[in-house]
Amino acid sequence: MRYLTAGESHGPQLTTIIEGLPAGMPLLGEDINTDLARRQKGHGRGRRMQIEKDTAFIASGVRHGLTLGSPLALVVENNDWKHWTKIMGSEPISAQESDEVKRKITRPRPGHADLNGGIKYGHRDLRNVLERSSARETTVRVAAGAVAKKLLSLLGIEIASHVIEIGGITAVRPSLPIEEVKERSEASPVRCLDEEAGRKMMEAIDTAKANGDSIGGIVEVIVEGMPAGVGSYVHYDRKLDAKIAAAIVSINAFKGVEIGIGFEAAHRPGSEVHDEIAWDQEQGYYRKSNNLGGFEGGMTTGMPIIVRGVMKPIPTLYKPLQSIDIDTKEPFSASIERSDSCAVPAAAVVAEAAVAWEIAAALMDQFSSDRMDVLVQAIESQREYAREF
Ligand SMILES: Cc1cc2nc3c(=O)[nH]c(=O)nc-3n(C[C@H](O)[C@H](O)[C@H](O)COP(=O)(O)O)c2cc1C
Ligand SMILES: C=C(O[C@@H]1CC(C(=O)O)=C[C@@H](OP(=O)(O)O)[C@H]1O)C(=O)O
Repeated sequence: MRYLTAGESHGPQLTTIIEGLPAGMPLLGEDINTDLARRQKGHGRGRRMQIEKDTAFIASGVRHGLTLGSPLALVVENNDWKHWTKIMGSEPISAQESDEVKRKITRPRPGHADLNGGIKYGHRDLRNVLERSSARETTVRVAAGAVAKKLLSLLGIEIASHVIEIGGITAVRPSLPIEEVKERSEASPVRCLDEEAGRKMMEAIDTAKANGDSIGGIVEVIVEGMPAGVGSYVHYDRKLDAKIAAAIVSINAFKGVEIGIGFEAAHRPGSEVHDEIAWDQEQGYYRKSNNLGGFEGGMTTGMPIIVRGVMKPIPTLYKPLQSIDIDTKEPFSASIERSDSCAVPAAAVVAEAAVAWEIAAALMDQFSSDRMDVLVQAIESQREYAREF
């Protein structure tokens, strides 16, 4: 199973094409739109989110609520496009029309793809870089992730996300059933399960914004119900934990990833890291703890998958950073019109989508099927087999 995305931040639309879904999977627009709306929320988002009302149009691959097995195309229109038709149009623009009409950019923003992207593709109008490097693209990543989540839920696999840190304020993570993690994170404007910490996070976002600054944080994704033995140890590029790590770091502004206790493993002796193996009739094999976050040897253990990702502070600041104009080579202070001051709560939804996609793709790799009913059977058999092994 694979997907591609296309679209510029201020272009007419964002598109994703998903290939390899089984036929006969129930899928409705609302399965996708719920997650698109979740991604738009969160304390600290900027004015663009008031313009957009992201909804997916299912352009192909579904008929009467069921997937066909053919490519699934999803389209999300940019409401902002109507203000950008001239600037972002695909028709050539006349030589008479000024760079101002094109809103040409020659001033790369620190922390963005602008300068490196200009050098790589030879764009001297850096708008050609930023339109695609923008995290607006995460809209359709979330749409693809929502489709993956639907597939997983039909296989008895649930996924949730929440925020565990913003701007140095850390939440106490209560041990909760996954349904409650979903409900409580949804009820919080910063997707935090710890109400007290959530309030402080909001204050920290407001303070950063008032100072013209931005803050980052840490999100956590939890997956329950995965059968054991998915992924592989035989090759670097078949290890499922490695694929998940790459998917997390591929999200705009994500700089690190942890699986299970992650970097904490460096401080503990082996006896306090490795999870002892046990077996009983009802559960089959299980681990007495889950420090390794559901993975050993690039494969699932059947325990919950725990993945964390760290997001750097948003790079566009109202307090301007210094940079160099690529035409004049003169220094300047970057000024901005609008930006998020913190997008960590929104990014939790993106991280959830990224993990859901990798897990669904790994299942489709290993239990490849053109039919949803056959896939359901295959996963059930794997669970039974792993229990009795
Ligand atoms: C959901 C989300 C929203 C974002 N919003 C903004 C924003 O409003 N302003 C900004 O400068 N960066 C924003 N970013 C981060 C930039 O897109 C990102 O830092 C930039 O593309 C450079 O990529 P890199 O940080 O991965 O190197 C956002 C990221 C995410 C995940
Ligand atoms: C549009 C989204 O996020 C955008 C991501 C982004 C960036 O530089 O990454 C910059 C801002 O865009 P604009 O310059 O249009 O205000 C954010 O609003 C979105 O999340 O849907």
